[in-house]
Formats: sequence, structure tokens, C-alpha cells
Amino acid sequence: MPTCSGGAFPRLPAALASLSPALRGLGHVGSWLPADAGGQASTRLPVAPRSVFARRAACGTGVAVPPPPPATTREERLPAVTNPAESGRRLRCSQSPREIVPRASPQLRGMGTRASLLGPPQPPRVGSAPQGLWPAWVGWKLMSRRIYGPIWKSTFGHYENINIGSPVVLEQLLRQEGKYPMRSDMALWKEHRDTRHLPYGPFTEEGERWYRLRQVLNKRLLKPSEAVLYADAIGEVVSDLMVRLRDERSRSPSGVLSPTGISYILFETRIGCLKQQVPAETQRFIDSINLMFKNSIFATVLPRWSRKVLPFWDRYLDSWDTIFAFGDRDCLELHWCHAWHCLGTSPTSLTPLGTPLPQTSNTLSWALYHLSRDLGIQETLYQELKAVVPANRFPGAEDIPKMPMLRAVIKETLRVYPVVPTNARVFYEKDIVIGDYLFPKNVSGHHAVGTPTVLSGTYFPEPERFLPQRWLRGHGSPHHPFSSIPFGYGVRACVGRRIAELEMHLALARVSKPTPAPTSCPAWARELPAPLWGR
Ligand code: HEM
Repeated sequence: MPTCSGGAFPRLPAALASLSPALRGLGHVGSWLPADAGGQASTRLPVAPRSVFARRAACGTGVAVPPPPPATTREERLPAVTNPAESGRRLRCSQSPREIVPRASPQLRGMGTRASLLGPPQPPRVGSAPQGLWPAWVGWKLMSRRIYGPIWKSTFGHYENINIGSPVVLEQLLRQEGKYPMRSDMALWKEHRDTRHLPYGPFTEEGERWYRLRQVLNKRLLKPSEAVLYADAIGEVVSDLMVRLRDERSRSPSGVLSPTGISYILFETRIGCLKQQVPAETQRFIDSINLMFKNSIFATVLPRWSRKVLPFWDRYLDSWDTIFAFGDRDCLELHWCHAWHCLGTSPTSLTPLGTPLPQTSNTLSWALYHLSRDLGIQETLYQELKAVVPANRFPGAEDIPKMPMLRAVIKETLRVYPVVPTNARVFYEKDIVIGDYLFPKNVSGHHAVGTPTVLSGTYFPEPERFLPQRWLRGHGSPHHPFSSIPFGYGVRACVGRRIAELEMHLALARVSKPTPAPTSCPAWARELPAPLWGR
């Protein structure tokens, strides 16, 4: 029997008391969160209407939507569980994973439940959207957040999603994740690995096996003392980047480097992206990533029998094969992820590299774009670098903790342009309580809290503006810790975080403060192109 033990959500009434006023300030939620956070009877959460027409009706502007089955019917069938932490108040638990049971609310009962928690018609699935659909999908999420408030329900195929658009609610969701969090079922990716008899990696592996894999990876990638060991290799790439930037600038008639140019050359993983002519193999790798995402759409929506007659499934498998053929076979997923993250799209247009999602280079492109538009921030950063890094050497990993503005620029860039704008967790181990609702296990919780529109002004004043100083100590009130989590949260958070941050910090530091030739620099080295040591 599913339980709603106090352990899962120990101080619910106190938490709700502080949660309700905060959430009410966010719009629609006030209409479905109980004013007194109390009540006895449970009501079924309405299933999201599937069309715009149906939604209008649900909002009270059209034909009345039939009321949901009376709550009492539900109550009779479901076991009632007493939560001792709630001073005798009762939560209703459902044994069916497809039912979502909100606790009673006077407003809910008064308004009719359908109007109180709506959901958009089925959005496309995370991770399978090709380039063109991705912004539309994120836009759809943002719009839904506006319409439905900080928590709403959606359905896609057999997936039932709870969408979270508030850091307060998100914190509740993520703090309940267990020892082996699951992001989503990744069925399509797993099918490729199974078909080709390949091992699962950190993205696709689950449960105990994932945990053991992560323990190994964490030691090598997340331990700060280990991550700094990559600084030399990264420094080498950054030196090439400086040379390439210099070349590009000298070729431009105005001497100014366009943002597109910057992102085209911004970063590489020793796979030749900084070369004038990208190697054919690298280009094939990049194209395959695109193809994999594009074909996965067809593979998702088309029936299985069509795989034998239509080309999409084979193309999907082939593109994965090319991606993996490029990598180190010991940890294929990690390798391709790293290479993939380091390629990117530009602020103004898709680069010739044409990768499907913005990654490390994209973050740097946007950071440089904003720095180029704001001389004040540029100057502050420059002064900080000058004060911390001696004139005769390049910035190193040891300098980064002493440069709050440098870190703030990257944080702010990731806040405004999150690399992973939405994320998800499937709670398959236990029921969870979010806001005022009890969700039976197997419901997937999506969150889209990385974007300024979602956050509105509640957590970041002037959310649309690029203001790195908001991350500095003593500037304004501290923001909610879950209001921007670009690398995810908890034990399943990004394993490449330290390396990605190191890359971005070192590159930004070098571009922002080119270091003069070290005095110890031998004469022959001074003859090398200036960007190797300076402007
Ligand atoms: C700007 C750079 C990057 C950002 C913003 C980013 C962001 C993320 C996010 C949000 C997740 C999901 C975390 C969660 O579910 O809580 C993730 C997962 C992951 N990232 Fe990154 N990432 C970046 C760079 C990298 C790099 C460079 C690597 C490889 C070295 C990498 C490897 C991974 C892997 C393997 C996972 C899956 C972890 C797991 O499921 O256990 N990431 N990343």
C-alpha cells in the first residue's frame, strides 16, 4: 500500500503555511491552493482538456465541462492514510499511478475542479525535439506557466506530467528524490544501446547500476581537486582559441569580430573545430547529432511496425552509431556528451557547426555578446582580472575562486540562456507531495525554472536584463536557491559541471584580459602570434 508517511514530507502544515502566501503572489495558484491548507475530503485532479476549445470551456467562457466524478466515490474506493505529522489531518492516497489526488480546498470545491488546474494539450517530449521545435516547446512551457500558474498537469501519449514553474514548488519536488533519481525513461536511447549490444552510460543507466557508475565518474570529474587537473589541457585549447580569434579579427575589415564568428570558433574538444577547415570526421559527428534528434521524433510518433518500411528508424540507429564511432568506447555517452556540450549555436544564428542544443560554447557566446554591449561590466571584469592575475601569467584554476565577477557573468548567462531549459524527474519509488497535491508514484515532474520569463520578477528583479552583479554578495536580496539550477540538482546533477565551469571561466578570463608576454618568456616565443601571450 502506498504510504504518505511523515518522513516523506515531515512538516507539511508549517511548510504549506509559508508556501501558500508566496505562491498566491504568483497568480493562478491562489485559486487552487487552500486558504487554510486544511479540509478533509479529497477531490480528483482534473485531466487536462485536450483542445483550445475545451480549455476555453473549462475557463468558464464556453460550454460547461462535465464535472468530475464526485469525490466521495473516490474516497470510498481509496484507502485513507493518516499522516501523524499533520496533527490528525488526513491525506488521501491513490494506488493507481494514473490518478492524482489533491487535498481538499474550499476554493477548489467552490470553483469546480476543472477550472482550477488546467493543463496544455500534449506537448512534445523533452529530448526528442529537433532544433526547430525546441524553442516552440520551451515557449509552450512558458505560456502554460502564465496560463496555469506554478504547477499544472499535461499528458503526452502514455506520459502524465506534472509541470513545475516555481522554485518554491520545485524545491519540494527535488528534495523528495530518492537514492536513484530517474530523469525520464529514455526508452528510445536505451533501444539503440540494446539493439547494438552497447553498454548504458550515465544518461541511460538507472538504479543501482547508475549509482555505481556515478560514484566512479564523480570521483574523476566532480571532485574539485581532480577537476583542476584538466586545467592545463583546457588552457591549451584556450590558447588556440586566442590565436583563432586574433586571426578572425585581423581578417575582418572593421577589425570587429561578429558574434556568429565568435561562436563558430569558440570552443573545441581537440576535434578540430578551431581549424579553418573542420575535419570531415568531426563534421560527420556534428551532423549525426542533428540527425539523431530529428529522426528520434519520427521514431517516437510512428508505430513500431513502420520501422521496417520507413527509413527513419534505421537513420536514427545509424546516426547514433556515427556518434559513438567518434568516441572513446569506454564511456561512450560521457564522451559524446562532452563533445556535444562543447559545440554550439550562436546568439544570432545557427552556426555552421549546427548542433541542436546550446552548450558550453553557446554560454560563452552569449556572455561575450553581453559584455560587448555593456562596457561597465566589461571594465569591472577587467579590473578584477587585473587585480587577481599577475601580469606575467595566464589566469589559472587557482584564480577563479578569487574572481566573483567572472563567476557571476557565467551564472547570469546560464540563468538567462539555460543550456537545459527544462528537466524532469520520475518518482517511481514512492508517492510525493508537491504544493497541496499528493502524487502517486510514477508521475513525472517537469520543471522549467531556468528562464527569466518563468521566474518573472518574483525571484529576480528585472528578470529579462543581463545583470551579473545580482550574483555578487551585498547586491540586493539573496535569490531562492532553486530559482536557477543550470546544472540540475542532487545526486543526478550534471557530472560535467566542474569541467564545463572550468572551461567557461578560463576562456572568459583569457578573452577578457589577454596577458602580456611573461618576462620569463624566451625571445623566440615572443615572435609567436601575439594572442598566445597578449593582445
Ligand atoms: C554549460 C555546460 C553544461 C550544462 C549547463 C549542463 C547541464 C546539465 C543538466 C541540467 C543535466 C541534468 C541534471 C539533472 O537531471 O539534475 C546534465 C546532465 C549530465 N551532463 Fe551536463 N551540462 C553541461 C556540460 C556537461 C559536460 C561538459 C559534460 C561531460 C563531461 C556533461 C555531462 C553530463 C552527463 C553525463 C549528465 C547525466 C548525469 C546523470 O544522469 O547521472 N555535461 N547536464
